[in-house]
Amino acid sequence: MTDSTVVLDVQHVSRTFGGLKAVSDVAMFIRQGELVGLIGPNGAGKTTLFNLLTGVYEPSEGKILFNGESVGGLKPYQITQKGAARTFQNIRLFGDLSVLDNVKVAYHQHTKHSVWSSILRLPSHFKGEQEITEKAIEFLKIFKLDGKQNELAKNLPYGEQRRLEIARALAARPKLLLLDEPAAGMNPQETHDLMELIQWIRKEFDLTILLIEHDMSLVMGVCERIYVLDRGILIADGTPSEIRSNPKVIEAYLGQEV
Ligand SMILES: Nc1ncnc2c1ncn2[C@@H]1O[C@H](COP(=O)(O)OP(=O)(O)OP(=O)(O)O)[C@@H](O)[C@H]1O
Repeated sequence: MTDSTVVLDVQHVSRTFGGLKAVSDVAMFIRQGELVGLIGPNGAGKTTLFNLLTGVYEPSEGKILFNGESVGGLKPYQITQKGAARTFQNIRLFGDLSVLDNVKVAYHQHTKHSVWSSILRLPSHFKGEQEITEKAIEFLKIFKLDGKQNELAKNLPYGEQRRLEIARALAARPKLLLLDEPAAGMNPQETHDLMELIQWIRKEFDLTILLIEHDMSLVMGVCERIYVLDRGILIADGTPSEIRSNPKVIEAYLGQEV
């Protein structure tokens, strides 16, 4: 892929666990600003692919390029520093920290805040700290969580914890945002609102988004392009209407509504 607008370029990536090929020879790309869906039945390899893209696992074979640079073998924090942030299927907040501190922790990673100024408690430390707090509150406002900034993250209702996870990922100022089932456990109204919010933050923050989601109507409604995995193999890619009428996809989801 020589197209300079390609942010993520996955080249024939495989990952094996023992005898099982969880991801097999997957090739895909995402262009700057796209909102792309990744779907597939249970156990298809979606989360494994996310884990490969974010450095949790190393590919057994193949290459992953982020903005033209190979990120294979980098640790998750190094990939975050290169501009890719993610949320998890199983929410991973700091439950015993406040809502505000959860966002501040992520924001800290991206400020040039001198360690010495913090240790010596220089005025620049307090100024920096105040700026981070203000920025974090801005993110909380976007996700309608600013009224809950002092609550412990673990005490938030489930839907709000999911929103906080996205706020935190966004505070790391990513270029590429990977969302693993962001609407899981949400009711239909919360899901609808979340999807509108995802479309809005994409524009507002100039993001490129890859979204894993089980709710088909939701994926079909918001994504411009969709990749379909089944048993580790990429069986289709295309626009929502192409995917809806693709015989391989219908077969993979037999008995379910696509
Ligand atoms: N660390 C691991 N060790 C062994 N097998 C694994 C590991 N991680 C994933 N697998 C296996 O790889 C396959 C793909 O799993 P994965 O979780 O990526 O699928 P998925 O599409 O995200 O599924 P779901 O929609 O149920 O979350 C499954 O058979 C799973 O059991």
